[in-house]
Amino acid sequence: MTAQRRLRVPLGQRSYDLLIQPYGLDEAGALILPLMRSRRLVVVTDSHVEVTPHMARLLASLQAAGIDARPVVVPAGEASKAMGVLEGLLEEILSGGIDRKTAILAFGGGVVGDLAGFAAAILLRGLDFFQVPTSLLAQVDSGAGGKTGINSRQGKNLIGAFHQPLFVLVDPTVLEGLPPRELKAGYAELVKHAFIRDEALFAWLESHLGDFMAGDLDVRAEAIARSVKVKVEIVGRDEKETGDERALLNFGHTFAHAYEFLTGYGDRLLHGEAVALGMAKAFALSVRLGLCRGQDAGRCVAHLRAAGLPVQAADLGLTFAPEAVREAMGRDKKTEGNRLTFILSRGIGQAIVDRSVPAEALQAILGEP
Ligand SMILES: NC(=O)c1ccc[n+]([C@@H]2O[C@H](COP(=O)([O-])OP(=O)(O)OC[C@H]3O[C@@H](n4cnc5c(N)ncnc54)[C@H](O)[C@@H]3O)[C@@H](O)[C@H]2O)c1
Ligand SMILES: O=C(O)C(=O)C[C@@H](O)[C@H](O)[C@H](O)COP(=O)(O)O
Ligand SMILES: [Zn+2]
Repeated sequence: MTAQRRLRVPLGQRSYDLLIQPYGLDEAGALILPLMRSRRLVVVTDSHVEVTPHMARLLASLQAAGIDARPVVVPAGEASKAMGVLEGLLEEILSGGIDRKTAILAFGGGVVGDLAGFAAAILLRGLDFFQVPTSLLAQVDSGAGGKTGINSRQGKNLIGAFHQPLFVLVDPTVLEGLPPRELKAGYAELVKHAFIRDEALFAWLESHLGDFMAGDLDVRAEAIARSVKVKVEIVGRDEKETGDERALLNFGHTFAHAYEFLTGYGDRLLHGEAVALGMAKAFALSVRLGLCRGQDAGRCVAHLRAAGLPVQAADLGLTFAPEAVREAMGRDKKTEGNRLTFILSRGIGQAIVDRSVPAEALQAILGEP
């Protein structure tokens, strides 16, 4: 029997719970009904998740609770975080008939969560929103925190809104059937939280990586809960990234978003893979600037490798021209004028924000493999 773990995202009147409960999916209806303002629910999912047994489990539990659930399906993949797909989604939801008490539930990975969450933020100027994340990445990261949105031709996640869910239900059993490449990509964001603020979690992950990857349910539930706890606490302190606190969650992302932009948001490079590459660069830059001991950085990069993640572009058969990466990084939301913002490391569990990285240091590490 695996225990449930409940976290609170502390946001005043908009506070909500995140429940990590193996087999909780089969109780989704009973869990969300008390939070709904009507029985009308639109379930947004993608074309891969739609055909998993988990979708049938979700719909059965909603039906058992007397919830009138209408599924809407978007194509799977990052390319769906685009204006055209958003427009189609909005029209389909509207044409099915909604009112201000209709809620939206995202059932999928980070793409579905970001897209459905943004739709919920803007439909009728704001509908209630629930997250039932199905990828590891979404369970440890995108399912909570309220960042929603889509990509622009100008850059990653440039169009969006903060729109918090009313409840997040994480069931690690739905990871069964998640493709191994996606599991590893999600692990990059999981361990990112340890790199940022939790050295003890990192040490625990080092000794539980094998069991985690092999599918041990207790280990997965524990790892997810401890990882997302780091995020939830940060979001509670800096919901809209107005200070430097929430920016820490962007560790590796100044590089990652540039790599995703340069590869065209396709299957060649998944978000979590880009984050792994970006975190390896952030560690390299931190060591170069004398902020972090090479030994600590080496331990973290070795762990990414052990998890089967890429740590240099060549691992995925990619090359990035330093100038192109530098140019793409200028489109990052953290950039102020011409000044790039990096999240760097002073050691495991000690991330910092740095807006004064010398151009030569950046040039040097972008030139490395
Ligand atoms: N809003 C945030 O705070 C936040 C945080 C991190 C990442 N993100 C965004 O999340 C996106 C990446 O999310 P992702 O890695 O989940 O990608 P994704 O949503 O594309 O899901 C990965 C793949 O796995 C499939 N899948 C999902 N769950 C499955 C399951 N249980 N069984 C079988 N297949 C399943 C999906 O159909 C998809 O093909 C990026 O766009 C990234 O920018 C947002
Ligand atoms: O929740 C956050 O804050 C994060 O930075 C989490 C990131 O993993 C995620 O990729 C997020 O979407 C990036 O946000 P952005 O504001 O840099 O687009
Ligand atoms: Zn991310």
